[in-house]
Amino acid sequence: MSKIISKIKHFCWLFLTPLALFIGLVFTLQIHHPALDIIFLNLNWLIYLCIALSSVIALFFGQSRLVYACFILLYLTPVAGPFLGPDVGYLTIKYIFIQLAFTHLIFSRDKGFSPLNTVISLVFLGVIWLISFFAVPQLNPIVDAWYSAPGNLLLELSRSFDYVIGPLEFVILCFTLTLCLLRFIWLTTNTHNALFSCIVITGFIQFSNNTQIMQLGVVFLSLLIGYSVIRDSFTMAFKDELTGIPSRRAMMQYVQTLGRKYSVVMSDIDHFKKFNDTYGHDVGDEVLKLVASKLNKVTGGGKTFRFGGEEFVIIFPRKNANEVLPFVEVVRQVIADYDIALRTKPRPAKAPKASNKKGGLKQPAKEKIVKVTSSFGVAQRTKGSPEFTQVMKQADLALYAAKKAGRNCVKVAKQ
Ligand SMILES: Nc1nc2c(ncn2[C@@H]2O[C@H](COP(=O)(O)OP(=O)(O)OP(=O)(O)O)[C@@H](O)[C@H]2O)c(=O)[nH]1
Repeated sequence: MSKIISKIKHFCWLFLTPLALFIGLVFTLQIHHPALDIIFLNLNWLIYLCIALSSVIALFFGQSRLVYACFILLYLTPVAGPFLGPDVGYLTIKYIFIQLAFTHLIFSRDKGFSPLNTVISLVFLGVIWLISFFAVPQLNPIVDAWYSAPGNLLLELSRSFDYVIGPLEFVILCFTLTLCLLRFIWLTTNTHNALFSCIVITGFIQFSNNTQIMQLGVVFLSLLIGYSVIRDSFTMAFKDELTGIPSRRAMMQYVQTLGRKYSVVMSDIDHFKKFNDTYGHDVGDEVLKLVASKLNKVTGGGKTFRFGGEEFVIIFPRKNANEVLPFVEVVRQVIADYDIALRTKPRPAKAPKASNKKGGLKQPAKEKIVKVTSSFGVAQRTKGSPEFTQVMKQADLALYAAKKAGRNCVKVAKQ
């Protein structure tokens, strides 16, 4: 349940916040102020600047999908032809291509920029454009006929705006929006947020049929793309991939912010090698994640980092070793008390007969409860060990003492 709630929160934060910002910007369009008019008059060069900037950032970080997304945004701009031309067929093809292309990107993977992959990706986008170009005139009358049939739910739903966009565009927009929303919910990443926002805001532009909203939308989307790339790179550099908690690099940066008084706790899972050997590395990974999540909930102002392997570090700013002990003790107890449910398949008593191999009854997985414990070493900054590396060394010695004392305990360094 808490996982679903945190996913919903993450989704809202990622997607709804920028969307609300965009809608707010659109509303500023209603204010006819001379300063705003000047901005909009000069927005075209800003569009190209933002697209260029975001493509370079995405290119630099190897995010190929977002580079292609920038190119697709370019197709929305006046450089790709008259935006509000009278040729409705041209606009239909353009929007359908854009929506299908974004959908393709959200379902594909970043493949980098090797010549072969670049050619394949461009060919793919070309094929999507050709499909839009040739299929739209064929599909238009079919969808029109189906759409205008009495009792069609979609017709009822879209009565108020079917004069703005045609039935085929509306059907494709609904289809691509649904697919992309599902993909985004399944994999809520910054890149998917940027691509999903591209579909939503392109739909917005399509409905509005307004040049200023198109300008705002493209500037906004290109900035969102640039921001997503930077955020992704930041997350990759400072978050541990397996456990999701801050990494050693983040710790070294955090250390710069510490004052003269702080304590460092080193923690290590007990007999983890044996655990891995008994239950396998994958189960070991799950246990690491679990221990990390418990350590991450430490109270008392402690900040947890994965130091490496099965070692974690908690830093308590503005606290000495004695002050942090109760908080460390709580987290040690929480880990030791936690029942880890493993689903293990019992081994068959005899090797299955050849005839029974395919159709044999599957053995149900059994649940086994196991426990892990952790040892902790605590040290504080002193005049004798003023540097962070020295405090770490002391905490490591204390951890060693905790291991020697039988594990599953907390020891304070003799400083
Ligand atoms: N599953 C998994 N195992 C890891 C990971 N990183 C390190 N390990 C394992 O952690 C184990 C650490 O073992 P040791 O340093 O010998 O310590 P230990 O078995 O925990 O024994 P004590 O620390 O003395 O209690 C090794 O088997 C590593 O392979 C990881 O990311 N995932």
